[in-house]
Amino acid sequence: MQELYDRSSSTFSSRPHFLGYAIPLLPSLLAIFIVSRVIKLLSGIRAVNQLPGLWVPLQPLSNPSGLLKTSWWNIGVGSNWYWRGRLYKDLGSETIAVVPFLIGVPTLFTSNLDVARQILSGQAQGHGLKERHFDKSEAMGRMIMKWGMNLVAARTSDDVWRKHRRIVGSAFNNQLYELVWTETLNTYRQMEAAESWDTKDTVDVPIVPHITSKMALLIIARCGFGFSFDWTAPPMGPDGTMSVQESLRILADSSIVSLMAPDWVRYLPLPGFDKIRTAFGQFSAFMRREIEARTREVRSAGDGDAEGADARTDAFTILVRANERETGKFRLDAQEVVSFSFGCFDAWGNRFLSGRGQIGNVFVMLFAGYETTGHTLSATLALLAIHQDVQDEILEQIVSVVGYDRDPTYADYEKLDKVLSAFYEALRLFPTAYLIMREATEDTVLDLPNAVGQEGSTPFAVTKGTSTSSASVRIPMPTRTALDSLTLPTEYNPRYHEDPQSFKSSRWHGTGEPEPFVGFSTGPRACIGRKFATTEAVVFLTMLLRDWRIEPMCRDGESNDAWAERAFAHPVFNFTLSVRDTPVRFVRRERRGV
Ligand code: HEM
Repeated sequence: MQELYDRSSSTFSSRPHFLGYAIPLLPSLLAIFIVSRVIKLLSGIRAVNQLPGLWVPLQPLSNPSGLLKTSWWNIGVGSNWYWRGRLYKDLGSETIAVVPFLIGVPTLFTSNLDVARQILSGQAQGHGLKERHFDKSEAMGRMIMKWGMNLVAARTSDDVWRKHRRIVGSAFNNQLYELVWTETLNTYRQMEAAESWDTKDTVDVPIVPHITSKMALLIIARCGFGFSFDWTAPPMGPDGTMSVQESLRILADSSIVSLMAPDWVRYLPLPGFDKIRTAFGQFSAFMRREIEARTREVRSAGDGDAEGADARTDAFTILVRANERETGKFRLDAQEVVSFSFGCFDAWGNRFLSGRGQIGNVFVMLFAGYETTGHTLSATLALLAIHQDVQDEILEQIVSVVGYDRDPTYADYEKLDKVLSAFYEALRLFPTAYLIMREATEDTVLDLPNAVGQEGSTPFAVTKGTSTSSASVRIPMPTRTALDSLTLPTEYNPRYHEDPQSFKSSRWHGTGEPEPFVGFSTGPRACIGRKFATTEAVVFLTMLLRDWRIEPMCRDGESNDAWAERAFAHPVFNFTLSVRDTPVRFVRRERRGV
């Protein structure tokens, strides 16, 4: 023992510990670190040409900033919401730069529609530039492509995206929207019967997404993929196994784990993760059977022209047919077709990639069409609950267009613009797809229009190499500058929307597809499912509002204002933005003039 002690102590005394070297170096290391961060900050400020903005430790929306709450030191994902009334006003600019000094690259936020359009079109305006200068961020794309190539992640400059968009675009046509109309109507009727609404005069809905998200999921499943899912399907089959429908719901609701987290995370012994694993297994097996059946169906139709009475009109089948007809360079190969739609198969139904395969597109389609539509419908119902006057106005239109004796038809869509306006206004206030991100792929310029009332002047100095014109400032954009979060600030900009914090659905009456609206984005990457979503919304809201008045379901002693605060003040920021689980009450309406 003594010997051991002596040995170790002699070793210790003859060789100083690592810390013995490091401690005296700490002040120097700290100084180097601080200098390097100051240099990073200064070069970031120079890179964005000293645009007004904020200096922050972490790049907004990146990891870890995006995972932490918005606060005085972390801009996070919620800043454009929480500071919506003052961020751009206080900084005196509609386009601002957020320059990080610890992690990340300088990022621009803009609330100006012209600037947003330049970015989303991919090109700076008015400079004769042919090349694409802004594109999807590679980092974001890598994250979404973890499970395979898909329409949302592909870069606009890639041929892959052009091919997918052309073929997929052909599936989004009137035939599909009519199907969406009919299926939403049928699903609404099923819901009414299943929840026994026909026997009640008031219906309490403590968690609105329980109906809106379920509706959105069923419509995507039926019209996007042609599955005959049912409102009443129990989560478990008679043999105790998870139903396919339930597995799809679980996968759609866990898209953060499925999309963002590394693979091993799903295997952690955390509550709920076993369900996600089971859902993967169940859904994959179902998809295998489904794809084989669909392959046989389309191929047995010869040239893919199955257009008889029984022909399917769901998006997937239409896309398969369109691709069969396509000749030349835009034709997708079998793997690409399947990858877009289901992603589970490495060849046209021939071989199945278990669990880990290219299943990203399932989630991308679901997440692009399911959460967005479900959340916007929830926001619409919640906002209507505290705006009885708007409900009355909409009801008047519904009764005059459809009346009480028949169901609305797809031909009524254009005439029900007040119904659609409520959905648009909810989407403006709560733009569920709030994370629109682009990156400058090479050094370029961006035209920044001067502030309102300051036409013809140049509000701030621009550095060497930057020229100005009477209407705008041209700002050089270095490669890899990030451009984020274009929907929220634009939708709240008083330049485009009078009294932007208020719910005024009348601002959209009779506007068709309104211009100053980026909720579905604009430019080549604008939402392909826009009409799909608005068709579903119009028929669902028409059916609901014709029979029911929506009211806030307040707690004992709670005022409507307090309810509204609870519902709207702190939305949930995940991949998509949503209002809280707002409880509402439906009260049966007296039929007018009946
Ligand atoms: C209220 C509902 C919806 C909203 C607010 C919405 C919003 C958006 C936005 C803002 C984008 C552009 C994203 C970007 O450029 O980064 C987008 C793209 C997309 N959306 Fe939607 N969407 C909705 C419903 C749907 C539906 C129902 C579907 C499909 C059935 C769908 C499928 C897609 C796809 C595939 C893309 C990618 C298009 C491309 O990059 O070429 N969306 N959506």
